[in-house]
Amino acid sequence: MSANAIEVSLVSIDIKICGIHEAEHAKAAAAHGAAYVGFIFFAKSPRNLTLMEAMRLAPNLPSGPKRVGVFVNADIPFIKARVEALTLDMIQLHGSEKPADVALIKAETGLPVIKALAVSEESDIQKADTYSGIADMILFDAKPPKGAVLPGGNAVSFPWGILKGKNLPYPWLMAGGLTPENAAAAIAASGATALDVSSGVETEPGKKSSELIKAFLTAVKGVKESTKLKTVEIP
Ligand SMILES: O=C(O)c1ccccc1N[C@@H]1O[C@H](COP(=O)(O)O)[C@@H](O)[C@H]1O
Repeated sequence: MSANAIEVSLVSIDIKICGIHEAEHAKAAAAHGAAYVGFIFFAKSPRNLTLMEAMRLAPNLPSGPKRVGVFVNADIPFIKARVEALTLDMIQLHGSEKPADVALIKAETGLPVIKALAVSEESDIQKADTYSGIADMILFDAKPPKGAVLPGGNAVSFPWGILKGKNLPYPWLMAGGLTPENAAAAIAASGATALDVSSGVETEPGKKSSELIKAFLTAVKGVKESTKLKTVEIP
């Protein structure tokens, strides 16, 4: 390589650390390069953030990662109050919202929407087609186990390979049972360029760990560094 050349990484992997309840965990996510931090607004979740808690948390959040509010079949006033409380950048819909619901929530809030879809086999990926051009991103998450109370955040994986080589015509990210130990394998098996994690960076349901957040983001950084590189000559 000549003295005028630089190596440019061709890989960019965005990470969303979801289920943030404490400012210190958002700060750990920001410090180690997370692209998004997520906040759960679903009363049945151990990660649920009340409106009051959101208002207290807001001034202590770091700038940097985009703030994503996660909702499950919520109504517009409920969503709007939380958009305002946390100055959310994006909305994630993790219930049975139809394309028309996604369009309405986008129009009412003016924010981009991530639509989560539950998958367990290759044919489930087609469910995303009806949201294409409406949702800004599709989140492929594992189908919840039978009898689960939560539609997400169950620490369950799906076969990552069902996404490999699909060349999907919309931006997408992947969630479900990801951990610092399996993140690199998940990226290799699926070809994902964005991952979403919650349980895998907790010591128990709802208890985030700054060390595990760092470990997850460091593991992904390792993938980026090992998957370099294009050499670019600087004139
Ligand atoms: O995490 C929750 O409690 C939750 C509740 C309601 C809807 C979505 C929820 N989490 C989402 O689930 C995945 C992460 O799952 P995992 O714990 O890493 O397996 C992620 O998309 C969260 O936003």
